[in-house]
Amino acid sequence: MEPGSPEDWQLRQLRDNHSPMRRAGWVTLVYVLTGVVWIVLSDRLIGSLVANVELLVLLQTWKGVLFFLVTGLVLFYVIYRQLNHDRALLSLQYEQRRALRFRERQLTVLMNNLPGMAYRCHPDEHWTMSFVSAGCADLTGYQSDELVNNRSVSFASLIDEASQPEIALAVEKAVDRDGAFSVEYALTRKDGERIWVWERGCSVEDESGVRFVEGIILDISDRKALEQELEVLATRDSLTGLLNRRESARVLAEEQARASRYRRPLALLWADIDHFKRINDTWGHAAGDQVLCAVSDLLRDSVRSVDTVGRFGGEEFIVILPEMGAEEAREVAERLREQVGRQVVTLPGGETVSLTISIGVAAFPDHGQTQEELCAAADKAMYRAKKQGRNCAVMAQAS
Ligand SMILES: Nc1nc2c(ncn2[C@@H]2O[C@H](COP(=O)(O)OP(=O)(O)OP(=O)(O)O)[C@@H](O)[C@H]2O)c(=O)[nH]1
Repeated sequence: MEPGSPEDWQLRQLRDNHSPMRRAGWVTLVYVLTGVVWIVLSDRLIGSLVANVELLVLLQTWKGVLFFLVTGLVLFYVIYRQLNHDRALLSLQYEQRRALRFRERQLTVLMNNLPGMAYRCHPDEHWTMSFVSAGCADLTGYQSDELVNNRSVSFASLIDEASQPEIALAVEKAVDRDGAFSVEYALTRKDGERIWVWERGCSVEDESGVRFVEGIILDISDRKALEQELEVLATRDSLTGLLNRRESARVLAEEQARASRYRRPLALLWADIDHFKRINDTWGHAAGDQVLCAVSDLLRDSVRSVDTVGRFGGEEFIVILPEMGAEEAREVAERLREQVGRQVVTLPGGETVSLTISIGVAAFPDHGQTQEELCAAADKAMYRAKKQGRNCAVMAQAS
C-alpha cells in the first residue's frame, strides 16, 4: 500500500482512534448530560410560561416525544456511520488480502519459471539457504529440501574452491554498502557435472534486523563455452594449434617489457622450414599441412613450459625464450634444428618426408632494445642462415 493512499489514511485513523470502551463511554455521557439538561431546562421554561395544568401536562408529553425522536435520530445517525465505517474497513481488508494472494501467486509462478534458481541465504561460510526456488533441481541436481538449511549438502560445497574468496569478498562489499553484487563461478552439480553460473544478489535485512542475501543464479555454461571457443579462435592458429601471429606478438611484447623492467635476459628464435614449397609441390597441400603440424608438435614438445611457440605465418615459427641469454638460445636452436632434421613425417600414402629448418637467434638487449628490433634481428639472422646453405642456426648481429 502506498503511504498517503486513502487506504493508508483509513488505517491510520483506525489506529489513532480512542479505544471502543472510551468512545462508548463518551457517547453515553453526552447522551445522559444532554437528557438531564434538556429535562431540567425545558421543565423550567414551560413551568415559567404556562400556568394552565392541562396544557402543562400536554406540553410535557410532547416534549418527551420530541426528546425520543431527536435522540432516536441521533442514535440512528451514529450507528449508521459506525457500521458504514466498519464495512469500508472490512472490504479494504478483503481487497488487501486478495491483492496479497494475487501477488504471492504471481511471485511463485515467476520464481518457478525463472531460467535459473532464486534463493535467500545467510551470509555464513556454508551459504546456508533458507529458501530456493523450484529451478534449484534443474540447476544443481539437488531438490530444494536437500539444500535448504544444509540438510543434505551446503551450497558452499558446490562452489569451485578457487572462486570462493572472490565471491566472499563481493558479498561482503555488498553487505557493507547495502548494494548488489554479481559473480561468475564454476559449480559442481549432484551428478558431478561442472557448470558455469552467473549470480546476482543483494543484501537485505528482515523485520528483526537479521541480514540475508537474496538473488538469482543462472546457468551460463553455453556462453562460457562460446567465450572459450572464441578465445581459442582469436589466439590460436587453426591448423597447428600454436599461438597465432597476433597472440605471439602480444606475448613477445609482454616478455620484452618484463625483461626490460627487471633487466632480465630474453631470447627469440625465428625458424623457417627449408624448401617447404617443394613439399607442397611434390606431395600436395594436405601433405604440406601435415608437415607443418608435425614440426609444430615437435617444437612445442621440445621447449620448456615457460617458453612460447607461435606460428608467425606460412612455414615460419617463433620461439620466445624468457630468462635465456644468447649462447644458451643458440644451443636450443641447434638442438631444435637437429631434432627437426632427424624427424621423418610419414604421409597417409606411406611416403616419408624428411625436412630441415633454418633458425635465426636474437637476444635482448644485445640484438634489439624493442620488440620490433628483436624480431627484425632474428628474421635477418634466419635469412643469413638460408643464404649460408640452410639447415643451420645463425646468431643475429649486435645492433
Ligand atoms: N600446405 C601449406 N602450405 C603453405 C601454408 N602457408 C604457406 N604455405 C606455402 O609455403 C610455401 C612457402 O614457400 P617459400 O616462401 O617460397 O619458401 P620455401 O619453399 O620454404 O623456401 P625457403 O624458405 O627459401 O627455404 C608457399 O608455397 C606457400 O604456399 C599452409 O598453411 N599450408
